[in-house]
Amino acid sequence: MKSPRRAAVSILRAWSKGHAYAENLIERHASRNDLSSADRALLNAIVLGVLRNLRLLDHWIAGLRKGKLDDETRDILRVGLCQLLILQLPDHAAVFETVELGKSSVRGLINAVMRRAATNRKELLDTAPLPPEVRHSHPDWLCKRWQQIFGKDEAEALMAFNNGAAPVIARLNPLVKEPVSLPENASTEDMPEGFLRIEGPIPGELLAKGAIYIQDPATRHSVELLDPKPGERILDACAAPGGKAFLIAAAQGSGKDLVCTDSNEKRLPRLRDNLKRLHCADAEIDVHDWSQPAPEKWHGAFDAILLDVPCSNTGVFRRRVDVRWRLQQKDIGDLTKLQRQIIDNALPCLKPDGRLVYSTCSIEPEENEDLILALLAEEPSLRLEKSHQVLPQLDGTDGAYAALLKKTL
Ligand SMILES: C[S@@+](CC[C@H](N)C(=O)[O-])C[C@H]1O[C@@H](n2cnc3c(N)ncnc32)[C@H](O)[C@@H]1O
Repeated sequence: MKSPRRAAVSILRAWSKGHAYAENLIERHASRNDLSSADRALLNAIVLGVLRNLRLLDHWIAGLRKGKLDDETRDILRVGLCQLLILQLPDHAAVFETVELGKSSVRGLINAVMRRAATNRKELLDTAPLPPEVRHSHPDWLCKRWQQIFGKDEAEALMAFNNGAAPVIARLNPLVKEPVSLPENASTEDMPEGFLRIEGPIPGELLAKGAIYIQDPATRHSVELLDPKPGERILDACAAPGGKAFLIAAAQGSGKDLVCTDSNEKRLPRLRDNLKRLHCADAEIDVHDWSQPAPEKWHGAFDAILLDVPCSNTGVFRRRVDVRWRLQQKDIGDLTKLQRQIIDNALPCLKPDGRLVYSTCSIEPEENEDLILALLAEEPSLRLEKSHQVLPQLDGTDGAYAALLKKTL
């Protein structure tokens, strides 16, 4: 079995070549190799630490070693410097274990860089003179965009927030009627009603019996705006993996009037499993791509529709640490077109007087309020009732946007 440090290098190599998310690569490795919880925690900390601080680590490497580096040696140095300077692990372990990761031809180089870093730790860690996009490791285009939208100080606060550790927060399942005894590592202090903060291991038993679901408080606004009532027929159009679907079912008392769809067939088994575990297996599940017109059977069929659309995820960079490196500026325009198509195809499915909640975990105006304003200008049958924007740098949770629209004609 590979050491967590060697596994971290393999995962970073695989990540740089493919399209898999870092979290999935870590999960796959940890379950295939049956890692101990300590090794798993170290692997997680190293891989996420490297991806959160990629630009800063490369800035340090460039200062410590002149000349070219092959990709694998660069990844080994990223893993080594992350342990030494980000995770602040003891020097001897970080240096020795990192040197061991290299082939014999590069061990001298790795040793020299790691020792230089240990000697110059204080100067390296003084990142104040660096530009914010390097200090907080974000792409130039995103840093510039956020500076224009939020101003320099808020953009910097947002990037710093994105690099902080993400707390584990769970939602209690209101469909579980019997009292749940909370483990000692769960606390409701400073949490919105129904949420728990969990420190350390996630209580597997509560998860398995569907008493809790891991979910950030920012997710609650869209379902609160939708305000599902018992007996209403409701569509959750982009439903997988089911985090909001179970809240709709909880508000209705069961899943029997809920239709959940998703375009990605591969995500449906997880949606099905989650709904079963969360006590709402009676919801209907269908595959449908909402960039295409809705089937006739759904026209005028729903009292309320939730569109929790695919988005840039810029509100959740703290949890999805590698998305910032995958996302391209042009993706925002492409996503906006898809989001609008999804709305246009879902609208005919509302009953007269029906409600539609549009939601994203993006903080980009084009995907949120700009899109809704453009929609309202073209659709006189819709009225904006309420909207809610959550910004990580101001609210201290994941970012999210939700707008409640009412059909009036
Ligand atoms: C933000 S996630 C939904 C999260 C879900 N509502 C929850 O709370 O767990 C967006 C979902 O939209 C799905 N999706 C993407 N494009 C779609 C489309 N054209 N039609 C329907 N679903 C789509 C994705 O597969 C993904 O599962």
